[in-house]
Amino acid sequence: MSKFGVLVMGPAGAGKTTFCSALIQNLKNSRRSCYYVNLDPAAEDFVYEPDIDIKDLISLEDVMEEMHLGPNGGLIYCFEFLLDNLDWLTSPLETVTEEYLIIIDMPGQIELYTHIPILPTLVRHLTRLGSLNISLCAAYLLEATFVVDRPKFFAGTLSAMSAMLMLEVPHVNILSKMDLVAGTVARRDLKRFIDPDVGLLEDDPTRGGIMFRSQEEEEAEEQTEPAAAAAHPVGEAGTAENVMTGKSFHRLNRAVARLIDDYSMVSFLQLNAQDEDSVGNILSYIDDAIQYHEAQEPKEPNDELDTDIGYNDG
Ligand SMILES: Nc1nc2c(ncn2[C@@H]2O[C@H](COP(=O)(O)OP(=O)(O)OP(=O)(O)O)[C@@H](O)[C@H]2O)c(=O)[nH]1
Repeated sequence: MSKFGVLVMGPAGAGKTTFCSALIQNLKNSRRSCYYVNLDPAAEDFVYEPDIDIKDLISLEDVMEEMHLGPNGGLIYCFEFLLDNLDWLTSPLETVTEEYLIIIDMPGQIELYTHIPILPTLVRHLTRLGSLNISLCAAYLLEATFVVDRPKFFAGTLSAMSAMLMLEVPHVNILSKMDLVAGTVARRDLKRFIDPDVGLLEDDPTRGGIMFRSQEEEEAEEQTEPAAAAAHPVGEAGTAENVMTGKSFHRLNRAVARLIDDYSMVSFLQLNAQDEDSVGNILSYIDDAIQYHEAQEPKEPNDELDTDIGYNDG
């Protein structure tokens, strides 16, 4: 029997929990069932109570107090503890049937999605390594207000790419809170953020920050680079090769943007969590990615109502 799920990820405050609630509401409206898993040990306010909540396994507050850790270190500890006690998560999921969409709400600490192998290990257990074999899709949310700040947008795009490469499961990137930018960004401009290209960097209307420099500024920087090299001769700590100057950043930013552009690696769906059509549209992409509909057998009308786990259409 197949199982289906979506892992909702993204930076702090991107709207993950709100999206999970909107998704649950949408599923209920279309008489579909879902099973809600909260893996954010700091999350408190839920519109829909989770069926499984990591806070029942371990408390971030207790960890921080007893292990003398900060919030990020505490979160990593909580996830290591979860991996050591994986049965706590996988046993209840064993009972979830194929009509359900398992929605997993993740924390916002960016470390989880970039360089720490905890999340790939967890995902492998939910998909290939464990007995659950969930057909899983990752939904990575980035706040759409980033589009007014291009350097932030590309940094966010890189974090989405990093998660995509680490997890190796179908991936849907989402620009959340679209309602907040609708009035401030021209539609044509917005379209370029949905499907970003390298020219986006060069057309920055503000031409601010370290990314965009005038000819004179670039020439001035070329003059100062040898000075930086002389100040840090090769062989010393912090040598010239290790010092990133403004020009190096500029080249790096361009190269990253070109990489994203050349390989068409990242494009975004638009989400307004208050708009049912917008949520429904994203759900249809998730369904396609996990091949949900293909797996649903034609059923007798009352078959799907005879279970009391999770949120069902009753
Ligand atoms: N205007 C608008 N606000 C939103 C939307 N989605 C979420 N928000 C708001 O953004 C804030 C953060 O939303 P959450 O859903 O808690 O974000 P999160 O990613 O789960 O946050 P963390 O768990 O702290 O990482 C809340 O104040 C939400 O009400 C949206 O589509 N539009």
